[in-house]
Amino acid sequence: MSRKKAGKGKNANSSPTTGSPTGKQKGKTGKSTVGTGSVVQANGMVHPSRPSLSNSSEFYDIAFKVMLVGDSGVGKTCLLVRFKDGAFLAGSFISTVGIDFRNKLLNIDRLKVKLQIWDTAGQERFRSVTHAYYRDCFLIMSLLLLSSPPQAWLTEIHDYAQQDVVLMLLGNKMPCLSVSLQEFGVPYMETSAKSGLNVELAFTAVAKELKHRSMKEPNEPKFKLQDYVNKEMKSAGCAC
Ligand SMILES: Nc1nc2c(ncn2[C@@H]2O[C@H](COP(=O)(O)OP(=O)(O)OP(=O)(O)O)[C@@H](O)[C@H]2O)c(=O)[nH]1
Ligand SMILES: [Mg+2]
Repeated sequence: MSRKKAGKGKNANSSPTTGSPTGKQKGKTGKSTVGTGSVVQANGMVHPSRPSLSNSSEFYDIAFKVMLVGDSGVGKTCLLVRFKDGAFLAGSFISTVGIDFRNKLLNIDRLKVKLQIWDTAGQERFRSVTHAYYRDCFLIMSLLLLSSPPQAWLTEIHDYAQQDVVLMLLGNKMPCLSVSLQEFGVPYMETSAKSGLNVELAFTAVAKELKHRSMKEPNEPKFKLQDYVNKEMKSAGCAC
């Protein structure tokens, strides 16, 4: 399989059509081209079109766009920084302005999977910017504090995202409250950007789901995101 080099994230406060950080341009086919000629399909999956130049970890086999949404202050930026850099952003809270992204490569079933993770601003005044990015995303991780129920975000995702978008609810900052998340009928888990609890697992699980969706062999059983997460948490001895 050909491999493409992963780029770096940078701030992007404009809508995808007015210049996304990936340098995307609309083509006649309804697909979009990214950077050095990769093709973005309507479902947000990126297929590299350039042959591998090296075995460097910067090269990937397949890429997906993932979006973090949720109220301001729930920990979206901290979760992404924890996943990308292994650090916790302690100190004063700096609210995200507009939208930003980071790339991260994961090894999934011997494939290099690039996640392009979009960190959105939770503040209401940036909502129209965020809406413009929903349709292009393959997976949405909605972060919650359980003091604010997720219905509003589920409605928003229903209104703006593709019908078959993968959705996962993350209860950040408040581990061990899975019972409350269970009732919404979508995969869920608890994370902590502060301690790092389940952060790697959350992103690995969604990368596996996306990889299975796009490359499933005919006789291969369907990947069950929630079952995988539960099993991994159990074997890691997670108290929840
Ligand atoms: N205790 C604890 N605090 C956290 C955790 N994650 C984030 N925080 C704190 O919560 C505050 C908000 O975190 P951010 O990641 O900036 O929140 P955000 O969701 O990106 O907010 P917006 O950019 O405004 O949408 C910061 O003060 C963080 O230090 C966590 O897992 N545990
Ligand atoms: Mg933020």
